[in-house]
Amino acid sequence: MTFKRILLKASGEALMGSQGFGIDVAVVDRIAADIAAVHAKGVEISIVIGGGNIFRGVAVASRGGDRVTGDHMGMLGTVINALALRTSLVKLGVEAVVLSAIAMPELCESFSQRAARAHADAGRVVIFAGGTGNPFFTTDSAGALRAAEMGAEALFKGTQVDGIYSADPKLDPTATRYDRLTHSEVLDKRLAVMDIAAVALARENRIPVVVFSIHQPGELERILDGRGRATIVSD
Ligand SMILES: Nc1ncnc2c1ncn2[C@@H]1O[C@H](COP(=O)(O)OP(=O)(O)OP(=O)(O)O)[C@@H](O)[C@H]1O
Ligand SMILES: O=c1ccn([C@@H]2O[C@H](COP(=O)(O)O)[C@@H](O)[C@H]2O)c(=O)[nH]1
Repeated sequence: MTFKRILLKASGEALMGSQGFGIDVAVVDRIAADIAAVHAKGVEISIVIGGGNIFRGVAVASRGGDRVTGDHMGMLGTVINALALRTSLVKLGVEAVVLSAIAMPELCESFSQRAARAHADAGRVVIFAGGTGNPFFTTDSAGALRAAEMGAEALFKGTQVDGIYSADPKLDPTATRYDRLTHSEVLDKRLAVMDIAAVALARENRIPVVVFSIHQPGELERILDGRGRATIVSD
């Protein structure tokens, strides 16, 4: 797979390591090292960071709370993760910038497509925070959206599992893994590794989606070299 420009949707949940909540700095450092290795090879990589390690709006809604406020809390969580990831990248000597869909100028720059492209063209790793900036979405949708805006050749979803299965492998031990699928098959079979809006947006923009385990050190680079383990979704 010879991609020169990719968007990585990095799992927020992965950042908590074995702690059960929040940020394990050693895990963030390791993921940053994987990103740095790919960046060092000349691949343009930008990142949408999730927030599942901190807060998900549905958790509020399921307890009768206000979904919109819950989603705002979730998006704020992604900003915390983005700042942690930037810190780890900078420690490795990688120039990185956080652009947030929700303005908080004291902490980071605000998102605009033009600013994002300018940073990427200058060789910086761009980290997108705040999801899409809208409630009722997820960072998967933000991943597909930013991939389209950046002109990414592929959307890499680094998640808890090593690909897409016939059912959630965490719940169904008999689930079987796919090597390849089309976007339409993911939607028709209701394979819930990624939300429907994200897959539909990727399909509409003909962006392949590569689902892999973010827990495997070096996996991103191996996949780009054609040696890694992943499910590839393309038409
Ligand atoms: N058919 C399927 N194939 C693979 N995984 C599936 C499938 N259905 C459900 N899943 C589950 O989807 C999860 C990924 O969902 P999700 O995007 O919410 O988590 P994440 O990647 O950790 O992101 P974040 O923490 O940023 O929200 C996997 O960990 C897996 O358990
Ligand atoms: O565009 C978006 C993106 C995210 N949210 C909220 O943030 C949390 C965390 O994101 P994950 O994708 O689950 O990691 C999400 O559950 C939503 O509550 C949002 O509202 N809009």
